[in-house]
Amino acid sequence: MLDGECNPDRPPLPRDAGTHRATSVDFPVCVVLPAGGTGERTGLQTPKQFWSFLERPLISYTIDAFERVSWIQDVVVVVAKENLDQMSGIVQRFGHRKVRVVTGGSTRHRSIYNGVQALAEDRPEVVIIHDAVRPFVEEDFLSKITLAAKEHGAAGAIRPLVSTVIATTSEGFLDHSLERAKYRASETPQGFTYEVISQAYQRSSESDLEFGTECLHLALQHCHINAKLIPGPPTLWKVTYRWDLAAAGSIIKEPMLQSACVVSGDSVHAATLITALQKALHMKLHVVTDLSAEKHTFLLKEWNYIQVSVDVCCRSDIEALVTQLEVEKRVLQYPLVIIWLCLNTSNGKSCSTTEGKKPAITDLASSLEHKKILLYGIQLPTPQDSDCWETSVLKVSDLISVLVKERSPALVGQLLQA
Ligand SMILES: Nc1ccn([C@@H]2O[C@H](COP(=O)(O)OP(=O)(O)OP(=O)(O)O)[C@@H](O)[C@H]2O)c(=O)n1
Ligand SMILES: O=P(O)(O)OC[C@@H](O)[C@@H](O)[C@@H](O)CO
Repeated sequence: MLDGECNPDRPPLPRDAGTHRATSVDFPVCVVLPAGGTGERTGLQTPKQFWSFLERPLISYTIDAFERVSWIQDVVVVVAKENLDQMSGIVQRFGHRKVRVVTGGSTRHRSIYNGVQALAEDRPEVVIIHDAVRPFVEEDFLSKITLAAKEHGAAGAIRPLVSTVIATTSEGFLDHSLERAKYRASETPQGFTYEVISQAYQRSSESDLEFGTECLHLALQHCHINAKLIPGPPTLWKVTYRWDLAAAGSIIKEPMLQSACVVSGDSVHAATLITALQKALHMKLHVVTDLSAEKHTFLLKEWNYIQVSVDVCCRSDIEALVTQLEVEKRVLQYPLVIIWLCLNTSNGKSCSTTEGKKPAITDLASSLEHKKILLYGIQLPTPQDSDCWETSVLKVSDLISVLVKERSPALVGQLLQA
């Protein structure tokens, strides 16, 4: 019998606190992601795990959260038979390299059990079980759950209850209420030694598999293991209803709107404007003279760019930036924004030199839209040529914030005035 294996005739020995307590994950860990449900409570045809944000399905974000963790070996994704091809396509399209796809069952427990059995030939020390519709999971918390599972046999994430739990009579009246302070909501990730979770499922009844919702309970009932419970962050919540999808989309997009790469050129006017914008904008601005230098390539991962030009007709500035983005092979799942800031001195030729009847930006913007690049223009006078410079800067700041946040197709190719 393997260490930690369950023997219903003899509950496992109490785990000696003096045994070696791992402080880092230096043992094999695999993940089972149950994703075999239909998401009925969202009211949508598309199962919520396949609902896309920025043209990428929710489950791909969850898988990514685990693939970023170096000490996780395999991620077993469990999907309904009818979604096997779709899931394989997602693995290929988004380059998921740690994933194995297996067929789910009629209930969550049956799906998880299928996932656990898929690991039987190359047993990990610890199995993390995590709902595929909880995409916001961090390595630090995964480590806590994993180490606790190795030490105690099982571990689970908990969150405070936000509503009191009450028991009802068969006639639908209040029978009694539970003291909320004594109870917690059970979330995922959960962790188990392979022996515990495999034995717990092997000993489960059909009723357990059909009606149960709690893996920790199976470990207690069938292996006498009291899971270690670890308070987790609010972001562990499960996408269940349609409004959860809106919340998830907002959280996914948020980091993409918080910074921008500013290509300033070497103009003094541009430097003055950028200094003012750094004070006015609630965004992190990474300012470079140009993006050609090797050390700046990390900035080509940005989702927002501000190209500053002064006077001369600067279509080539934008085209040079787009070329560099294409060299980076940016798979644009999410529209990328370029804001062309055109500073005009009183005696200079306007950047917005019209070619025929339309400003130069309009044609350029049209040629970029199919690349998912949204080009917007803002024109403003230089500080010396404006007696309302501060007002112009605040106007530019407001326009940049709105253009980045809204990414409105209606304003693409427009030259806005500040
Ligand atoms: N037969 C099932 C049912 C559910 N799950 C998965 O278990 C997780 C949590 O379940 P839940 O939120 O209930 O998902 P659904 O069952 O899809 O939702 P609903 O109950 O609204 O249909 C989800 O990732 C879901 O895909 C699964 O793998 N196999
Ligand atoms: O019950 P549902 O199928 O909606 O979701 C599964 C949850 O119950 C489960 O993820 C946690 O409670 C942890 O067991």
